[in-house]
Amino acid sequence: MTTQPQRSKWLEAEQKYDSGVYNKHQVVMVRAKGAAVWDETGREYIDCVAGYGVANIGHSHPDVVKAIKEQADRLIVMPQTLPNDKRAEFLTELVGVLPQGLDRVFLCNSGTEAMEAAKKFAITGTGRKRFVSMKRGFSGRSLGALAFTWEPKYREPFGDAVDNRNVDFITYGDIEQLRAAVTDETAAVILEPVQGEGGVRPATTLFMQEVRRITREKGALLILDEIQTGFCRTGKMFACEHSGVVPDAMTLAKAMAGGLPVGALAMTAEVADRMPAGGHGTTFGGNPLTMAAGVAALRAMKRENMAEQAREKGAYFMEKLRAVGSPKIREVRGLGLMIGVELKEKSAPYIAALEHEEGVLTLQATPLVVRFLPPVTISKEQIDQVVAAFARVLE
Ligand SMILES: CC(=O)N[C@@H](CCCNCc1c(COP(=O)(O)O)cnc(C)c1O)C(=O)O
Repeated sequence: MTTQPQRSKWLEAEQKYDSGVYNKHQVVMVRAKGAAVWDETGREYIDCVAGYGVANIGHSHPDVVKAIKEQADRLIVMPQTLPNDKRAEFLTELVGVLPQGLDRVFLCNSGTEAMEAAKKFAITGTGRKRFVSMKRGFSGRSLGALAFTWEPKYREPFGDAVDNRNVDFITYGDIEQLRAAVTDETAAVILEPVQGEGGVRPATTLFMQEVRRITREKGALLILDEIQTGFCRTGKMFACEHSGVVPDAMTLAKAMAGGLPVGALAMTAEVADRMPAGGHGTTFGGNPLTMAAGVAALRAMKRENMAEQAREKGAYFMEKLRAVGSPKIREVRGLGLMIGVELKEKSAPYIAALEHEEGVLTLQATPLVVRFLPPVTISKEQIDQVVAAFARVLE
């Protein structure tokens, strides 16, 4: 007689007390290193979720762990009205890797906060209030960021509390719609260089360059949302480098501080200087602990050449996925190690099978797409294991 596995007391507590918004998987993850994660039973998984594209440099990167330990012993709490050495070091490192001209930064604690800051700095930066956003775009869950987010299921429960009357949505990639939508009332165009939640859809270089040209022509800002594409994910430090486009502002978060909660709006001095003093703020933004982790993370990305790793491994990963040759696969697409496999049927059962039968963690990006966002430090052997597992569940 098989004994029912004893229900985890951790799982029971989390399900009992959590808000209920999440579809909780029936596992309890307790440890991770690099691209490997272990649950409380000791089962190992290869992690192609990586916290939704946060653990780009690998779980518990030793440099980040060391930096957190040392900083925790020195100084954890210091608001941004009081300058701090680690924050200064992080800002210097970050501006050093950002596209030329993006040398002013509002530090915060998440992607949605970075988008909220982007909205406010764009309004004061231009004196305008209208925005152009993209169909299938995702900008975050707060009411302000939700106004830029296309998918109705995220917005409908909140009705007109999500005020997107000043937002025009256009088809991602459609230059004619873009030209018609951007006017002299447009404060900014918001777009992801690769749509993540929207199905892993890279923009064409032509579209990126046209957005840049048209926004400049109309006096509107170009704000690139690199919250998911940033920090080596797509084979460059930032995805905009693939097209050579330099925005007026860029929202950042996820992988920026090696796994600690972080967000930032990077922008030109022209945009920054038009925000009235005291016009925005955050208690935890720029805290020394996160900043220390961020310094270590950015240095590790450069020293271990992680952008090139993502480019090379991403090409390898997509080539192997295309070689699977399953009739259930419609398309393998992506950029670097931001990969989506669009199936001809719902992806959820295959994502579940990968987790339960194969010990591989993946995530959805719209109902038909299996998304792979592994740590950039994933090994070729682990990629081979993931592809073999994927081929088996598709049989
Ligand atoms: C399980 C869970 O909560 N998932 C998150 C996953 C969000 C992943 N994307 C975040 C994101 C955001 C929002 O970033 P944050 O607030 O979640 O840090 C903004 N812009 C882009 C392009 C992004 O990809 C969610 O469903 O809101």
